[in-house]
Amino acid sequence: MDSDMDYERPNVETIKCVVVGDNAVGKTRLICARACNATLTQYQLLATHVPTVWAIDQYRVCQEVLERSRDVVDDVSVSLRLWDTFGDHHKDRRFAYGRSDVVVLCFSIANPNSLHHVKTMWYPEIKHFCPRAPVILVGCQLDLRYADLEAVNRARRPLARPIKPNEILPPEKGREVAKELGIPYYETSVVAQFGVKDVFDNAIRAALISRRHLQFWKSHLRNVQRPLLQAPFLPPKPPPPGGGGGGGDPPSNNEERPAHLLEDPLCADVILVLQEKIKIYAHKIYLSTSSSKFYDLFLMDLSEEDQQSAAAGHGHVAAAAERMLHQEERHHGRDFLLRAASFDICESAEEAGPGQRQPCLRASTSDGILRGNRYEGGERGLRRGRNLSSWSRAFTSIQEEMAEDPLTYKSKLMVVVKMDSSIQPGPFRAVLKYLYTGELDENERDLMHIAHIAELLEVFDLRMMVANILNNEAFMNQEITKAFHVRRTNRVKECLAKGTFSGMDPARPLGVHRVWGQSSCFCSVPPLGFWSRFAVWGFLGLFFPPDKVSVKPFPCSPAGPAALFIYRRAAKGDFLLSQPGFSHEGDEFSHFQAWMFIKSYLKQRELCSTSS
Ligand SMILES: Nc1nc2c(ncn2[C@@H]2O[C@H](COP(=O)(O)OP(=O)(O)OP(=O)(O)O)[C@@H](O)[C@H]2O)c(=O)[nH]1
Repeated sequence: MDSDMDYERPNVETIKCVVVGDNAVGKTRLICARACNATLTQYQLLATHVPTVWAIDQYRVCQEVLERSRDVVDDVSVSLRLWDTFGDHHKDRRFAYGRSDVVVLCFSIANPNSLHHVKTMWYPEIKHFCPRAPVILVGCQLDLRYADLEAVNRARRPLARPIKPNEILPPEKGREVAKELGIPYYETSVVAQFGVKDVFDNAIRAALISRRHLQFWKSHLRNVQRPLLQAPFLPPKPPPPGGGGGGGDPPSNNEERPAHLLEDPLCADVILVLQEKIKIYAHKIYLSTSSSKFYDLFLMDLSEEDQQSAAAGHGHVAAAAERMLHQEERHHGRDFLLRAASFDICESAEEAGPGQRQPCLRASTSDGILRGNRYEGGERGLRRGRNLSSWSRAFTSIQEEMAEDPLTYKSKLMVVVKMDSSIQPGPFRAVLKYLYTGELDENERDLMHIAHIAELLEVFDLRMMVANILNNEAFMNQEITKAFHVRRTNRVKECLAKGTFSGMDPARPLGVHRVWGQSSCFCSVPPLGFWSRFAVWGFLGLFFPPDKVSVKPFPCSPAGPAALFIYRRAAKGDFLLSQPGFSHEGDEFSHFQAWMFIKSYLKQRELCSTSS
């Protein structure tokens, strides 16, 4: 592994950054956020604090950590090496301070003592061991300034020291100390994912400036700026008055509620099959942003199974194949017709009222979901699939299949996931509702079964919610729901940024774009020549101010006819999804709407960042 290669690369500046501060101020979490892109889980947030030190050898043993250490700041390629330390005042930190380029000195904005120790203990210690290293002051756990402290204290372990409102420090306190010491000041929150980049980019700047003084011949450092001022944190809006529950997350418009998407599966792209006959339509984006198991499942390479079975030869893979064959037989066997007929009965009888039976609970032509698979051969054998019994106890198989959309009745490519036979439909729906909304109804009947499914799917927060209800502590679930939304918001943003799950059909890639003005017009066209694009632009200019019109060619070659898409009602910052060859009717438009739901969800969470 190229662990220390960075030290030898001529134009890469390797920077040793030591992070110090009192116990439990958030040093390790801050480091993990930068080095491993880690966010705080509900458990870590509520668990009793155990002093930990992030091991420096991560740069040697973990390629991803090493890669994340590399960055470019003010045109300088750097490799940032973070050193965690113990917060215990009596520990010897000489080893960590040695040859450090910059020191990040942390305190917690919810602990005035930790700020006091910055002046009385930490700054003198730093100046003693590394007098030349620049220092950056960081106020951690910034989110606690805006949190409902009563709820936070209630949710923490009984022995944890409660956070008192009068202990929360305003930003001026930190700034005052920083000014007194003559060092820059930043605030961060790992929970709200704020300020982490600010701190380390500016720590790098401080280190590079100091290096420039000593190594004046290094001309590539000439553009390095002094540490910059931090943009203010925009706190989330308080819940609307009279809104009732403290969660404050469901979008106001009923149609935009994620739970609504489960009942009325607009643009579903997944079919979950229970007990071989019950089908539930769902959405990859919702499942995978709230459950890592589903995330891994949907990102799984479905074409891998061939190689695997070849490699494994016998054993469970063969058994799995045999099992698949049995399923096949059953699909083709005498009970096939019976089962096909039973979809309607089973679903509608179970849940839907007489009025709502129609769209989502209908049997679709994807009854052939396993008939058309590659185990059977033939021309539809191109569809990819995988047996999952050895991968997870929750799933039996996954497969791509042409199936009928439950709302538009059009045939389209869907992912069909067969769930383990121990999973019961009623509790499974409650689990799905949690995955869509982060909520669990206290009065849910079969809590034990819900807990069982949560365990199979490794949704441990839901498991905790069940335990809270059983212990008559359901009030604690509000906090879990809040953390669920923060976590999911981050995941949705990540998916939007990376384009994960943005396309349903790999043969027809989709594009996600951003709109920059009210009533502006955004238009995507297949790769046309310059004059054609100019004509389109001129045409649109008749209806919209010309400076608001943008015509962009698609990066992919279109499968369908030339098409242009005009979104009139998009607002600033909207993410739009467009695809070559679609009209405003049909399922792709629905897909577009689903992304609009997601976007409005982000907006509603007030965490929708301005960057796309
Ligand atoms: N609310 C909130 N809690 C945080 C944040 N960062 C860390 N914490 C919590 O603060 C506690 C301490 O975090 P650590 O990162 O382990 O603290 P540390 O400074 O490394 O502590 P020592 O290992 O004892 O030196 C943990 O319970 C974290 O969950 C944050 O940004 N917001």
